[in-house]
Amino acid sequence: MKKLLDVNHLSVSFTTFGGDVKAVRDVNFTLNEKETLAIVGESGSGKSVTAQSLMRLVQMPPGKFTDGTIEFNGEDLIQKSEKQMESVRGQEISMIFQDPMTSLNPIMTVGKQISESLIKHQNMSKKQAHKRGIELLKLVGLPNAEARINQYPHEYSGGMRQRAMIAIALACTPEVLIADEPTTALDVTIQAQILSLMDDLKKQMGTAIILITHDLGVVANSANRVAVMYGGKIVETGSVDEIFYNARHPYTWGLLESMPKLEDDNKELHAIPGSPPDLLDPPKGCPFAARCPYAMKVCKNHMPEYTELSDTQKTACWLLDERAPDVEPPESAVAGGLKSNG
Ligand SMILES: Nc1ncnc2c1ncn2[C@@H]1O[C@H](COP(=O)(O)OP(=O)(O)OP(=O)(O)O)[C@@H](O)[C@H]1O
Repeated sequence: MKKLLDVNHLSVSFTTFGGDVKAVRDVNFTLNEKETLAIVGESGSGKSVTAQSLMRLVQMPPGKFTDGTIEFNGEDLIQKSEKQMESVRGQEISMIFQDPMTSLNPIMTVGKQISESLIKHQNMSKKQAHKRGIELLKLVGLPNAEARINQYPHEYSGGMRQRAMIAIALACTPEVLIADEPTTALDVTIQAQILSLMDDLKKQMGTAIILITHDLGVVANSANRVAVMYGGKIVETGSVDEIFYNARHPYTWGLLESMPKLEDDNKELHAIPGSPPDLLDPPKGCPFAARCPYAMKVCKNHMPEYTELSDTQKTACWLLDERAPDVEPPESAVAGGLKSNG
């Protein structure tokens, strides 16, 4: 399998009056061609900053890369000039956001927004770009594409705007599509449609996808691999099956436990008690230690190394050290998510 992205030791901070916010701390992951990698974690865990770093969209300053490399097809994106990045963005790596209204231009027709990148990057004539625009809108399942192409974003429903944004993002058939909470603002039925659309497009166009979400429920049916982020770090990574059936990090257990289950419709959702670490002064040890029911003394003072549990699963937790006591995951954390998806 071809490795498209290879992220090593990525660290990103923001300079603020209170000091440096260490938003992304020594993050490592790879993305292979034609796969969907989900990056999952609570709000503030560093998912969006990681995603924006891949496109070099983090505003600098106040942001800065403090360490690491982002190799895309063997070249480090961090070293590229802004001009070089312009040809990567949209053409090779594209991004869609949670709220299409903030990234679609409200005073330009959807058609013009699709055509722009085709004319700029693919040297198409206006006429060719218009024709391709209609094809793309049809591809993303927009009804009446011939008429819709001449409309403005506000004339679309939320789900239609999300489809239009996907069409724009895919116009130049990028190798990687980064989707940052692409369905959070949509109702559940439309969410499912958009996720299945992304999956179809991945199969048809061969685009690899990075799906950023706080919702493990979205992951079960849409991703091949999962990276679980907490406090600016990836604490566990594995295949979807490994994460749902054999998670070994207590934070992943907490996420699995907090997923709604079919059988407990009326029960209150389990929430992980406590709050995420202060990234101005992140803990020396495991970022989850303060909230972890199994935390030992070592957890607070030393960050655990990754333990390789399989070719695909890696977990950073002191419980995997041979000197640690045996701890079984809570019952509701095992395959909890898959049950809820029927
Ligand atoms: N411009 C900025 N200045 C200071 N801190 C920032 C800035 N942008 C992000 N951060 C901080 O970086 C950390 C990670 O934020 P990020 O948006 O990546 O989290 P997230 O996991 O994507 O959460 P969400 O789902 O809420 O976006 C947070 O603590 C956030 O406050």
